[in-house]
Amino acid sequence: MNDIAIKVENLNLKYIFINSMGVKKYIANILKKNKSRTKEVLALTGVSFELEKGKTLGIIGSNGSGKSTLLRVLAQLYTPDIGKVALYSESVALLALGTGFQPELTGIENIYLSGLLLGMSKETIDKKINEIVEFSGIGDFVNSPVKTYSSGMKARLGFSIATNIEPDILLIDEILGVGDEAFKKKSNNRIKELIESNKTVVLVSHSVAAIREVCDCVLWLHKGEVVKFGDDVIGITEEYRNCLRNSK
Ligand SMILES: Nc1ncnc2c1ncn2[C@@H]1O[C@H](COP(=O)(O)OP(=O)(O)OP(=O)(O)O)[C@@H](O)[C@H]1O
Repeated sequence: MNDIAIKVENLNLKYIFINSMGVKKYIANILKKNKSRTKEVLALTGVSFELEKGKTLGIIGSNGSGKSTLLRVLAQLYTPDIGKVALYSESVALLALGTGFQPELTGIENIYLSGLLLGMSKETIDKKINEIVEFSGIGDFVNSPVKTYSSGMKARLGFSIATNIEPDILLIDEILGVGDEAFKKKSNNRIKELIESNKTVVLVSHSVAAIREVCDCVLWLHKGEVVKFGDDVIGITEEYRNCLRNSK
């Protein structure tokens, strides 16, 4: 039996984008015969790790270190330039603010769409729909287009969908603090339930306390590279904290 849920080998990903610059700079560049307006950012370099089924991995790192990019590669939204990701599971869902909704569709329609995209049958979603709506606490808004929701409402519905449809692998991008105090408590409890169940969870967070509370292992990224990976959650997060303090 394969106990590995995620195997990542030598991931490399770079963003290439048009560098917006003022007319003066553009003309100066042309005069210098540098006509290129494209810019490259190496977001991930040589990232490798394995995660066992049922474990919770915390991803830490300072701003721009590649955490969200890595989650998007795991969610198969982005294709790496080099390297491989193998997911040994039936379904994977990414829970991140501002992703995954079709704004013109209602909350209900988005719930069905998300469930179907995760390979669930309509009958299974029918059984779960009441729980999803109730947990989200958005009430009658569920029948209105998502574009009319506040960002908090979108976050609550997204959280409720991703955690109730129970994908085998749940990827969570820095959303532990969404909603009001009551929803925060409810959502943190739900995450803990998932973590204690057999789900494989990958969690990006700037909160060392949250990582320590729920994670079995930790991956520390810096400028797209792995600094440390392992199950010494306290040790690695302490080193990370010291590094942040020293860089201030
Ligand atoms: N769509 C994009 N186009 C160009 N560059 C990008 C894009 N998204 C991210 N980047 C760059 O890639 C690098 C990694 O970004 P990423 O968002 O993965 O980091 P992060 O660790 O999640 O950051 P944060 O903690 O601030 O959310 C950064 O240098 C960022 O500026």
